[in-house]
Amino acid sequence: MADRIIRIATRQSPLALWQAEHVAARLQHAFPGLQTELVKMVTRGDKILDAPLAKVGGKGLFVKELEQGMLEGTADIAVHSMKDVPVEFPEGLHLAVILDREDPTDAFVSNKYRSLAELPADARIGTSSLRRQCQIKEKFPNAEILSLRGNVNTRLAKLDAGEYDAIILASAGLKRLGMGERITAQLQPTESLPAMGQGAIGIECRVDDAEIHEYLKVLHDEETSIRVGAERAMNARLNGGCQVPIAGFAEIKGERLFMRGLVGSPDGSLLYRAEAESSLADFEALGKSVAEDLLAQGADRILRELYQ
Ligand SMILES: NCc1[nH]cc(CCC(=O)O)c1CC(=O)O
Repeated sequence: MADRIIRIATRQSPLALWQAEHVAARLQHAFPGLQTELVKMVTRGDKILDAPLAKVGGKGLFVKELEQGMLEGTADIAVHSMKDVPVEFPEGLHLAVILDREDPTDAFVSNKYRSLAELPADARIGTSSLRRQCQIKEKFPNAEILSLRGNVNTRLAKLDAGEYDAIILASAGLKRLGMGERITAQLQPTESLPAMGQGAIGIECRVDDAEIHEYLKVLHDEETSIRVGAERAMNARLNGGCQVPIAGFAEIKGERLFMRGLVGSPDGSLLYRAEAESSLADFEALGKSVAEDLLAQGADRILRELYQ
């Protein structure tokens, strides 16, 4: 088994490369002698930087080209941020493992204010995520939401140039890139409920590649798989992608799984929230029930409007 070379498809942002190299290092640690090779690719999501993600549309914006590589045989596995992975896969590919989760919170980053609570009512806030936008706008209806695309360094540079009073981005990305000290405040799930899969890395591969599955098994993290499994089940029921204001976050406490979900209108005027708990084994049903609750409250109206 140790003679194989595993070709790892990855995007080229510093965070994507960190994640791919992390996977390579962990595989090599578990299987000394195993060779790995990064196959660097550019996705549509990387190319379209001038439009807010919400307007670009389409699912799998950051994964399609990587999937094509695996289907064509130029790569064996693809390393993804679970947040960017659609609930459905192309024929012949699937999610093999989910790794342990980094900090799942959203980070409040500012050079002027120490916390969300200190922000003035008309603050200029950088984010291109409708999920973050609707939660900020609920608390700060007069805040100005400004587009914030690009990799983590680009986003911080724009903040440092004075374009925003504060920006919101994933804590996990900052921590992985060694910039955890830039996090001014970690937003609690009650302040900014994270996206499905935020902070977790997943690996996709060809369904029929039995040997690869043997290698990947060592990376599996049971708790993260359960949590992200519940979150993805919620998104699947809501038909959600990265361009809709949906949040889903599950936590394990003892033998129980607690889940919170949210669907909001982009302007923050209407937010539906739901929460429920279950045994760990029932994670899929839990995610689905939180979605059903949100739909029963009226979330389907928001979603239908956005998909038009
Ligand atoms: N949608 C882009 C994306 N996909 C994953 C991360 C961060 C890392 C993670 O959540 O694992 C980000 C950037 C962000 O949300 O600020």
